[in-house]
Amino acid sequence: MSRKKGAKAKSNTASPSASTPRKENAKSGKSTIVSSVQANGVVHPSRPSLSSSSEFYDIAFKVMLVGDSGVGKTCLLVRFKDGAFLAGSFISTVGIDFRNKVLSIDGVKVKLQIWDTAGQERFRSVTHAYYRDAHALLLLYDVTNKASFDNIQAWLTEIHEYAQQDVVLMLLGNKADATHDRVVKREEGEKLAKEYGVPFMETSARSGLNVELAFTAIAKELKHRSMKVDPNEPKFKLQEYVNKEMKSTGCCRS
Ligand SMILES: Nc1nc2c(ncn2[C@@H]2O[C@H](COP(=O)(O)OP(=O)(O)OP(=O)(O)O)[C@@H](O)[C@H]2O)c(=O)[nH]1
Ligand SMILES: [Mg+2]
Repeated sequence: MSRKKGAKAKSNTASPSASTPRKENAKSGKSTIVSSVQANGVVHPSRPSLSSSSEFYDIAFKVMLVGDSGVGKTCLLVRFKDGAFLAGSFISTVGIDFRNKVLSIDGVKVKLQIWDTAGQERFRSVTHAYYRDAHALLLLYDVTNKASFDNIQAWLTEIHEYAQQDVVLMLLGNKADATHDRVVKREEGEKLAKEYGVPFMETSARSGLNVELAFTAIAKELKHRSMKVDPNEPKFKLQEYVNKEMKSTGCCRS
């Protein structure tokens, strides 16, 4: 994340199409692996390829985190990638950056290249340029900040304008741990998501609540879409999967 003082910052000028195995192999000094990039930008290496963290993967997707400044996009990504919470003073992201993580989904190695955008208005034009390459978007609001919830509609308008029509979208109400400061009820989030036909769940970068599940659900949806060969195979239903997983872990309805 290109935080002003972030220790793990990479670059805020990286290209939106930097996720091809070819580039990363060059970075890690490995020989180039020939890959095919479909029209929708999904990378299918002809052989398993290496991610920058030296993990092999079969397919790669770009996921973007969007939402108002301060809703917890960077913290959510750090929690997912490193299993840690960035406590301390809030350092707003500058520009845009990404982190990679490879997940094993039903025996398939799915690499997510996750783009962390800056929520501040002044970086909006930078973010716009990246929408069209995104396969999935995680749209966040902060359950302790009503304005961030009210702005979801504007974010959806922007997404419709700049993102691909078939982009996988999920709405996340973050900071679900902050019980005392909560001003947006879970039911309100659910209602809004239903209105727009978007899957929804609450998360907490602080406690880790539903963080892994959010990214896994996205990866499953993307993998199903790109690898579905049998037309009789039932369609993957993201919201159903999420509800089932939350029930089975007895988890996560705050
Ligand atoms: N209680 C609580 N605080 C959180 C959570 N996630 C983030 N925060 C806090 O919220 C503040 C903003 O978090 P960031 O992740 O930097 O927010 P951001 O969305 O990346 O903001 P921009 O980079 O400006 O777009 C920080 O002070 C975090 O510690 C959470 O799940 N629970
Ligand atoms: Mg940030």
